[in-house]
Amino acid sequence: MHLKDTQRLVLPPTADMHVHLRQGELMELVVPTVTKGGVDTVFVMPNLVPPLTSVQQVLDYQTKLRGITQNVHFLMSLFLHSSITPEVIAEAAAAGITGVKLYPQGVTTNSENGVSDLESFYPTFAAMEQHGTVLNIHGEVLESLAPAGTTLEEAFLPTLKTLHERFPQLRIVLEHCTTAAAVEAVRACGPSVGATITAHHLYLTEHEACCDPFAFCKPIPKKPTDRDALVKAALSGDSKFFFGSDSAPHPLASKTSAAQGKAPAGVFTQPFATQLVLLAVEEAVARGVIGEAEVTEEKLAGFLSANGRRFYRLPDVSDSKKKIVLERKGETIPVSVRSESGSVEVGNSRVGAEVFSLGWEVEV
Ligand SMILES: O=C1C[C@@H](C(=O)O)NC(=O)N1
Repeated sequence: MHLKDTQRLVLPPTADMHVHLRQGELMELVVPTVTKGGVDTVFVMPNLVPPLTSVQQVLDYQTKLRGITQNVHFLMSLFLHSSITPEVIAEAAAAGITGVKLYPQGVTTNSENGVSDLESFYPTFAAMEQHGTVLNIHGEVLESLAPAGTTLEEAFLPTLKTLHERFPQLRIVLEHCTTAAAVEAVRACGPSVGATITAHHLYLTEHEACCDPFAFCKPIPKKPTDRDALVKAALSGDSKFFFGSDSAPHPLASKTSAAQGKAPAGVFTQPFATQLVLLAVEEAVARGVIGEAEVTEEKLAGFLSANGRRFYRLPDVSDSKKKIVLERKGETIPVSVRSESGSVEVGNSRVGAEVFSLGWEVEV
C-alpha cells in the first residue's frame, strides 16, 4: 500500500491494550479521548493513588469509567502486591478481571508499592495460570541493578525467560517493549508470551526523550535501530505483537514547570492513538525501514486490532460493521487537551504534525 498517497483508509476499531485513564478530573478529561483515537477496547492500568490492589477497588473504578462512556470496552487489571494471594486471583477471575500488572518497585510512576521479591509471588502466578489471568509486566530493572552498558529493559529479559519457563501456560505480556533485544526475547518464547508496542516508541528515540519533557517516558525510548526494530515487529504480521499505547497523561504544568529530567514520565497519545501509529509507519517507509508493499491493511489491522483481541480471547471484529475511517483533511495535532473549565490540561505528543482525521462509520 502507498500509505503516503492514501487519502482514505477504513479499518476495524483499534484495541489499545495499555492505557492510563487516571482518576478525578483528569479521568473525566481523558476517557472521552479514547474513541477520538479510533479505539473501542482498552486494557486499563491499575497504578492509581492508591494502587488498585483489591477486586472491589477495580470494579468500582470500572463502574466510574463506564459512567463516563458506554462506547468503550474496559478490560481491567489488579496491581501486583503482597495482598494479591491465590484466593484473590480466584475472586478476580470470577469477577471478570482480565490481568494483573507487575511493576518492579520504584521503576516508574506510582510504582512505590510494586514488587521487590518476585519468587514470593510464584503461588499467585500458579493461580493465574490456572484461572487464565494475564500477567502484564513492566519489564525494567532498577537503575542500580542494571549491569553497565545494558538498558534497564535488556537487564529484565532473563527474568521474562525464567517466568515463562516456570509457568509455560501463563499468558504474559511484556508491556511497551522498546528494544530489538526485547522483540527477539518475546519471539523466542512460546505462544503464551506477547508484547505491546506503543505509538511513541515507533517515532521517538533517546535523542528526544532525554531533553523534551513531552517525550520523556518509561521505558525511555532507545536507539534509532531499536525504534526501527519495533516498527518491523509491528508490521511483521506476527500476532505476538500488538498495540498498547501506554498513553500516560500528566497535567501540562507538571511537565513544563519541573526541572529538566524531573518531569513525570509519560507521553500522552490517546486522542491520536491510531493516527500516530499510521504517521510513524509512513515515516518508517520514508526512511526505508520497511517497504511500501509490507504495509497492508491486513497487517495494520492485525497490529492495531486483531492481534491484541486474539491474545485476550476477545471476539474477532474484522467482519464487524463498526469501522474507523481515516481521511486526510490537513488536520494537525493541537498543543493540548483541556477541560471546559480550563482546570485540567494535558499536552499532546507531536504538536503540529499533520495526521489523518478520524471518524466512526457503521459500514453496510
Ligand atoms: O510505565 C509507565 C507509567 C506511566 C504513567 O505515567 O503512569 N508513564 C510512563 O512513561 N511509563
